[in-house]
Amino acid sequence: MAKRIDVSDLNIYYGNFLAVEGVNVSIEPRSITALIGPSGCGKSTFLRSINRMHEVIPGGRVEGKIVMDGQDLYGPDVDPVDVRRQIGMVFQRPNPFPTMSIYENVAAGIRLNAKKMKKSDLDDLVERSLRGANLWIEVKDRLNRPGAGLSGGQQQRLCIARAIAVEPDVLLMDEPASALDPISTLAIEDLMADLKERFTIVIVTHNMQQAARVSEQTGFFNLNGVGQPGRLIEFNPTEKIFSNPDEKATEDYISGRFG
Ligand SMILES: Nc1ncnc2c1ncn2[C@@H]1O[C@H](COP(=O)(O)OP(=O)(O)OP(=O)(O)O)[C@@H](O)[C@H]1O
Repeated sequence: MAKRIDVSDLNIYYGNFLAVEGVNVSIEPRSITALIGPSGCGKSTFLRSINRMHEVIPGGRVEGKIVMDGQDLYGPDVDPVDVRRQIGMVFQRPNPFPTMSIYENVAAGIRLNAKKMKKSDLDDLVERSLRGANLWIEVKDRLNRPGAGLSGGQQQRLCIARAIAVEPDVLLMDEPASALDPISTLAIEDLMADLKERFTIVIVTHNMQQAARVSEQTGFFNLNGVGQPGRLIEFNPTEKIFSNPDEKATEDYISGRFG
C-alpha cells in the first residue's frame, strides 16, 4: 500500500561532513516525485536516508525526522531491516544476482524475508511480480536461466520485479534508466507510470526531460560550493518547476545555465 513520507529538519552526515542540510518535504503516495540537481548536491544521499541505507556507510548518520504514515522511521524501536523491506530500492546499474535464475532473483527478496511459502504460492507471486514489472512475456519461457543473460533493460525490470515482490510501500529509484538505451528507458518510464498506482515512487534523475515526463512533483537540490552542504531549494509540482519556478537557481539549472 502506497504511503506518505514526511521529512522534517533532516541533516545527513558522512562522519563530520554535513552533506545535506535542513530538508523539509512531504512526499505524496501514489505519485512520482523526482529529485534533480547538480552532481554532489546530495540527491542520492537523501534518497538513501529515506530507507536507512545511508547508515550502512561507516560514519553515516542523520538528524531530524522521517515519518511514513505516522511511523517515525528512525524511532528507537524501529528495525532498519524492516524499514528497507517497506521501502525498496532500485539502483543505477541493474544488479541482479548473476548466477541465480530469473525465477530465483525475484524469489530472493521473499526468501530473505524468511517468509515460508508454498511452491504454488511462490510461483504465483513470481509471475505477478514479473507481470508487474512488464517482463513476464519476455521471460516466461526461460525462468530457470540466469538473470545475467538478460539485456540491460530487462535486468533493470528484473530488479524492479525483485523489489516489488516483497510488496513494499515505497520504491526509491536512483537513476534507474541512466545505464539504459532510449527504448529500455521508455519501457522503465512506462512501468513507473503503472507502478505509481500502487506505490509511492521517488526517483533521482539527471535527465530533466525524464523528470518532466514521469513525475508529479519535483524537488531541486543545490549547493553553494564544494564542501558546502546540499539543500532542497525548491519543491513544487513538476509543471510549475519546468514552466515558472519560484527560485532563480531552479530556473538557471533547468535552462542549462549551470550543472
Ligand atoms: N560514501 C561517502 N563518503 C563520504 N562522502 C560521501 C559519500 N558518498 C557521497 N559523499 C559526499 O556527499 C555529497 C553528496 O553526494 P551524493 O552522491 O549524494 O550527491 P548526488 O547529488 O547524488 O550526486 P550525483 O548526481 O553526482 O550522483 C558529496 O559531497 C559527496 O562527495
